[in-house]
Amino acid sequence: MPASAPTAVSAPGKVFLAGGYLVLDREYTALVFGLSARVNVIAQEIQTSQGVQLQEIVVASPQFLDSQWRYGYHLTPEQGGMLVTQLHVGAKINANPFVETTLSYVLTYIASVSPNKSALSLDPARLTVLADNDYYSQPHSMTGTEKNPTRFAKFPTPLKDANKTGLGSSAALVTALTAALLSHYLPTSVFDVSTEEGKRILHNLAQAAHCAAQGKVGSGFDIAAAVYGSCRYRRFSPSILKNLPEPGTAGFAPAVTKLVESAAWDYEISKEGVTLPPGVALRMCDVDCGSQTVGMVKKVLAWREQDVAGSKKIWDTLQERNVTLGRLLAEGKTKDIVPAVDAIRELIRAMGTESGVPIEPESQTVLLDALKDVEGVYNGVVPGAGGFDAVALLMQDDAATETRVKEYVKAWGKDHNGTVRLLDVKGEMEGVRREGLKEYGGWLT
Ligand SMILES: Nc1ncnc2c1ncn2[C@@H]1O[C@H](COP(=O)(O)OP(=O)(O)OP(=O)(O)O)[C@@H](O)[C@H]1O
Ligand SMILES: C[C@@](O)(CCOP(=O)(O)O)CC(=O)O
Repeated sequence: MPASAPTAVSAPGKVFLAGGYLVLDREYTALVFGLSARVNVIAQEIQTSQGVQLQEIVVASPQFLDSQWRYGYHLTPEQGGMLVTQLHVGAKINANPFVETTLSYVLTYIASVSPNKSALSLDPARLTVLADNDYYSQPHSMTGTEKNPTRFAKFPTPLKDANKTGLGSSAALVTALTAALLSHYLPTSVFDVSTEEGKRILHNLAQAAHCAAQGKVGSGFDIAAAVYGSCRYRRFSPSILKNLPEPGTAGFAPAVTKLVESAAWDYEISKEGVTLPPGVALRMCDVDCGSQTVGMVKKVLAWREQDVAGSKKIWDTLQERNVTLGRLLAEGKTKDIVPAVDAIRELIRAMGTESGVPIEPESQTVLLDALKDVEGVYNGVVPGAGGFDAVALLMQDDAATETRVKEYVKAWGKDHNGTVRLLDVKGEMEGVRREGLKEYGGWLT
């Protein structure tokens, strides 16, 4: 039988423009942007010689050294779903919990909903992961592809040693891998990523797998951005993920299938009015000028519990200011960006001072304020949980501004014993999507 055509899907990374921490509570929303940096996953059949039976799924990240993971899989008794076990490659075994957990969840779901029950022994497949370079901050060599010679770099390290820039690689990976598997194994009548129904299935399954793999339930904004792209996001109630059996244990298969279809998912995604004014770009800088603080989310939540009234006042006012910024951007009011973002940053710093957490640390305040004076830059924020490792900028979308910012941050890094680098990524509206294969020339085996 000839091999069916490979299936490629990509999902974007994320950046919070407004609403970090607040979004952990369903009372508040966040303004999240998808990014032009995408994780691509290409699914292909593995052709076996006649008479050879293989039950193997290979996931490979060929941009990195030694970054290939091989899994066997089989259906377990008592409806425990598809149990995935990693196979040794040589002497080493190098785990990738995000890949492994996603395979358990998604293969289990596929086995449950597949109209073709003989597919219960799923054919072997190879999944190739190609991530845009900005997800990682190592120096790299550009091997390139036919169509785009500077797209996927070769990094000189295994993935586990790669330095992440914090663009949400795990969420984009889990989303793209989930979508590629669903598209590869299921007919479009059951799963079609280009439809609203397909995105709902994908979101619910990817959200569950991502939470399980990271061992905690966050707000889920990163999976929301990977599926839907830029949006206003209200989180789901965490209780929906309670009491899910472990993969391979009794009842996992019906529980996952029921979870995907459940009417209890109460997240809200709105793309309406989420946009940037024409000529304005959302850009990111990777900052490497200090140490990362751990446990920030825990500390902020502890302060919230301890100062209920004071924290509520800050959160409510911040929510209003975040909504105002979203509205001003949608209305194209570029002149108002500077004061609107300043008003948000003021309260983020208040939150930091009150909770004792450097959400916008002093060094980032100085950097952001200095960048505001660079011609073409409106303002910027410390995105997400915050700290010392990144800033997001609203700036004019032209080459001259880009050059000025690049030069400015380079000099800034030198003066502050570190490195600050303007990444190539930009805020982008679109979420997950099917891709043609041209981009991947030279990477697929
Ligand atoms: N190219 C890739 N191929 C396979 N797995 C990947 C790839 N990139 C990331 N991953 C998976 O995602 C994990 C990194 O996820 P993690 O949540 O720590 O970072 P992140 O999502 O990039 O950053 P942040 O959550 O700060 O935005 C890796 O350990 C690996 O399991
Ligand atoms: C603090 C929080 O709101 C954002 C964390 O963002 P990031 O992973 O630091 O980009 C937590 C969450 O939303 O899960």
